[in-house]
Amino acid sequence: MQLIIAAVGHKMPAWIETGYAEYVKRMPPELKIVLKEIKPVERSGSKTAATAMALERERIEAALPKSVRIIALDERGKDLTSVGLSQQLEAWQQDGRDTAFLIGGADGLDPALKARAEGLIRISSMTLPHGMVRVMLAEQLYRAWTITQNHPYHRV
Ligand SMILES: C[S@@+](CC[C@H](N)C(=O)[O-])C[C@H]1O[C@@H](n2cnc3c(N)ncnc32)[C@H](O)[C@@H]1O
Repeated sequence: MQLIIAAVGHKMPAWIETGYAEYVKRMPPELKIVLKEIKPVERSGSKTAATAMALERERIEAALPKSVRIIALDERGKDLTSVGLSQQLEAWQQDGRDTAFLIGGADGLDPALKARAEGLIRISSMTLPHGMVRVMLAEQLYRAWTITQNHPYHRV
Protein backbone atom coordinates (compact mmCIF):
# COMPACT_ATOMS: atom_id res chain seq x y z
CA MET A 1 0.00 0.00 0.00
CA GLN A 2 1.20 3.49 -0.80
CA LEU A 3 0.67 6.40 1.55
CA ILE A 4 0.15 9.57 -0.44
CA ILE A 5 0.44 12.99 1.10
CA ALA A 6 -1.34 15.47 -1.17
CA ALA A 7 -0.38 18.85 0.19
CA VAL A 8 -1.29 22.28 -1.12
CA GLY A 9 1.93 24.31 -1.06
CA HIS A 10 5.26 24.19 -2.77
CA LYS A 11 8.70 25.77 -2.40
CA MET A 12 8.87 24.75 1.23
CA PRO A 13 11.72 26.09 3.37
CA ALA A 14 14.75 23.80 3.66
CA TRP A 15 13.99 22.87 7.26
CA ILE A 16 10.58 21.51 6.24
CA GLU A 17 12.08 19.54 3.34
CA THR A 18 14.78 18.10 5.62
CA GLY A 19 12.37 17.15 8.40
CA TYR A 20 9.94 15.56 5.98
CA ALA A 21 12.68 13.64 4.12
CA GLU A 22 14.04 12.29 7.39
CA TYR A 23 10.86 10.31 8.17
CA VAL A 24 10.00 9.37 4.62
CA LYS A 25 13.36 7.65 4.13
CA ARG A 26 12.72 5.48 7.20
CA MET A 27 9.56 3.91 5.79
CA PRO A 28 9.75 0.33 4.47
CA PRO A 29 9.37 -0.32 0.72
CA GLU A 30 5.91 -1.85 1.19
CA LEU A 31 4.64 1.32 2.88
CA LYS A 32 6.21 4.18 0.98
CA ILE A 33 5.14 7.76 1.55
CA VAL A 34 4.73 9.64 -1.73
CA LEU A 35 4.35 13.42 -1.75
CA LYS A 36 2.11 15.15 -4.26
CA GLU A 37 2.58 18.88 -3.96
CA ILE A 38 -0.35 20.91 -5.18
CA LYS A 39 0.40 24.40 -6.46
CA PRO A 40 -1.65 26.88 -4.43
CA VAL A 41 -4.18 28.96 -6.31
CA GLU A 42 -3.04 32.57 -6.42
CA ARG A 43 -5.12 34.81 -4.18
CA SER A 44 -6.14 38.01 -5.90
CA GLY A 45 -8.59 40.75 -5.07
CA SER A 46 -11.54 39.30 -6.95
CA LYS A 47 -11.07 35.70 -5.82
CA THR A 48 -12.83 34.60 -2.64
CA ALA A 49 -11.35 31.99 -0.31
CA ALA A 50 -14.19 29.65 -1.33
CA THR A 51 -13.27 29.99 -5.03
CA ALA A 52 -9.59 29.41 -4.31
CA MET A 53 -10.36 26.30 -2.23
CA ALA A 54 -12.65 24.93 -4.94
CA LEU A 55 -9.90 25.36 -7.55
CA GLU A 56 -7.38 23.72 -5.22
CA ARG A 57 -9.85 20.84 -4.76
CA GLU A 58 -9.80 20.28 -8.54
CA ARG A 59 -5.99 20.21 -8.50
CA ILE A 60 -5.94 17.79 -5.57
CA GLU A 61 -8.49 15.48 -7.20
CA ALA A 62 -6.52 15.48 -10.45
CA ALA A 63 -3.39 14.38 -8.55
CA LEU A 64 -5.06 11.42 -6.82
CA PRO A 65 -5.36 7.91 -8.21
CA LYS A 66 -8.88 6.53 -8.67
CA SER A 67 -10.41 4.60 -5.76
CA VAL A 68 -7.89 5.93 -3.28
CA ARG A 69 -8.95 6.19 0.37
CA ILE A 70 -9.08 9.85 1.35
CA ILE A 71 -8.22 11.07 4.82
CA ALA A 72 -8.41 14.83 5.34
CA LEU A 73 -6.20 16.66 7.81
CA ASP A 74 -8.14 19.31 9.64
CA GLU A 75 -7.82 20.94 13.04
CA ARG A 76 -11.54 20.15 13.60
CA GLY A 77 -10.98 16.47 12.86
CA LYS A 78 -10.89 13.46 15.14
CA ASP A 79 -8.13 13.05 17.71
CA LEU A 80 -6.11 9.89 17.24
CA THR A 81 -3.43 8.49 19.50
CA SER A 82 -0.30 7.14 17.83
CA VAL A 83 -1.39 3.62 18.81
CA GLY A 84 -4.82 4.39 17.32
CA LEU A 85 -3.16 5.47 14.08
CA SER A 86 -1.07 2.28 14.03
CA GLN A 87 -4.25 0.18 14.39
CA GLN A 88 -5.86 2.17 11.63
CA LEU A 89 -2.80 1.65 9.44
CA GLU A 90 -3.00 -2.12 9.95
CA ALA A 91 -6.71 -2.10 9.09
CA TRP A 92 -6.04 -0.07 5.93
CA GLN A 93 -3.28 -2.48 4.90
CA GLN A 94 -5.83 -5.30 4.94
CA ASP A 95 -7.58 -4.05 1.80
CA GLY A 96 -4.36 -2.80 0.16
CA ARG A 97 -6.03 0.35 -1.16
CA ASP A 98 -3.68 3.33 -1.35
CA THR A 99 -4.42 5.99 1.25
CA ALA A 100 -4.15 9.71 0.57
CA PHE A 101 -3.79 12.26 3.34
CA LEU A 102 -4.88 15.72 2.26
CA ILE A 103 -3.36 18.91 3.64
CA GLY A 104 -5.01 22.17 2.63
CA GLY A 105 -3.57 25.56 1.82
CA ALA A 106 -3.88 28.96 3.48
CA ASP A 107 -7.68 28.78 3.65
CA GLY A 108 -7.95 25.07 4.37
CA LEU A 109 -9.58 22.24 2.40
CA ASP A 110 -12.69 22.70 0.32
CA PRO A 111 -15.79 21.44 2.22
CA ALA A 112 -16.67 19.08 -0.65
CA LEU A 113 -13.34 17.31 -0.22
CA LYS A 114 -13.83 16.97 3.51
CA ALA A 115 -17.31 15.55 2.90
CA ARG A 116 -15.86 13.00 0.48
CA ALA A 117 -13.12 11.92 2.89
CA GLU A 118 -13.42 8.59 4.71
CA GLY A 119 -11.85 10.19 7.75
CA LEU A 120 -11.08 13.64 9.12
CA ILE A 121 -8.19 13.70 11.57
CA ARG A 122 -6.29 16.34 13.44
CA ILE A 123 -2.78 16.53 14.78
CA SER A 124 -3.72 19.16 17.34
CA SER A 125 -6.67 21.41 18.03
CA MET A 126 -4.41 24.37 17.23
CA THR A 127 -3.95 25.63 13.68
CA LEU A 128 -0.57 24.60 12.32
CA PRO A 129 1.29 25.88 9.26
CA HIS A 130 0.69 23.47 6.38
CA GLY A 131 4.41 22.74 5.89
CA MET A 132 4.74 21.69 9.49
CA VAL A 133 1.69 19.42 9.16
CA ARG A 134 3.39 17.33 6.46
CA VAL A 135 6.46 16.85 8.69
CA MET A 136 4.36 15.90 11.72
CA LEU A 137 2.19 13.59 9.67
CA ALA A 138 5.24 11.83 8.17
CA GLU A 139 6.68 11.36 11.67
CA GLN A 140 3.37 9.96 12.97
CA LEU A 141 3.09 7.56 10.03
CA TYR A 142 6.62 6.36 10.72
CA ARG A 143 5.83 6.04 14.43
CA ALA A 144 2.60 4.15 13.62
CA TRP A 145 4.55 1.73 11.46
CA THR A 146 7.18 1.18 14.19
CA ILE A 147 4.35 0.37 16.62
CA THR A 148 3.05 -2.34 14.27
CA GLN A 149 6.61 -3.77 14.20
CA ASN A 150 7.27 -3.54 17.97
CA HIS A 151 10.22 -1.37 17.05
CA PRO A 152 11.79 0.47 20.02
CA TYR A 153 11.33 3.92 18.39
CA HIS A 154 7.99 4.19 20.18
CA ARG A 155 8.09 3.95 23.98
CA VAL A 156 4.93 3.84 26.02
C1 LIG B 1 -2.97 26.98 7.57
S1 LIG B 1 -4.00 25.59 7.67
C2 LIG B 1 -5.55 26.21 7.14
C3 LIG B 1 -6.36 26.76 8.23
C4 LIG B 1 -7.73 27.10 7.75
N1 LIG B 1 -8.09 28.40 8.27
C5 LIG B 1 -8.77 26.07 8.17
O1 LIG B 1 -9.75 26.47 8.77
O2 LIG B 1 -8.60 24.88 7.88
C6 LIG B 1 -3.53 24.63 6.27
C7 LIG B 1 -3.86 23.16 6.37
O3 LIG B 1 -3.03 22.57 7.35
C8 LIG B 1 -3.70 21.46 7.93
N2 LIG B 1 -3.74 21.68 9.37
C9 LIG B 1 -3.49 22.82 10.06
N3 LIG B 1 -3.59 22.62 11.38
C10 LIG B 1 -3.89 21.32 11.55
C11 LIG B 1 -4.11 20.49 12.68
N4 LIG B 1 -4.03 20.97 13.91
N5 LIG B 1 -4.39 19.19 12.49
C12 LIG B 1 -4.47 18.69 11.23
N6 LIG B 1 -4.27 19.42 10.12
C13 LIG B 1 -3.99 20.72 10.27
C14 LIG B 1 -5.08 21.37 7.30
O4 LIG B 1 -5.08 20.42 6.26
C15 LIG B 1 -5.27 22.77 6.75
O5 LIG B 1 -6.14 22.75 5.64
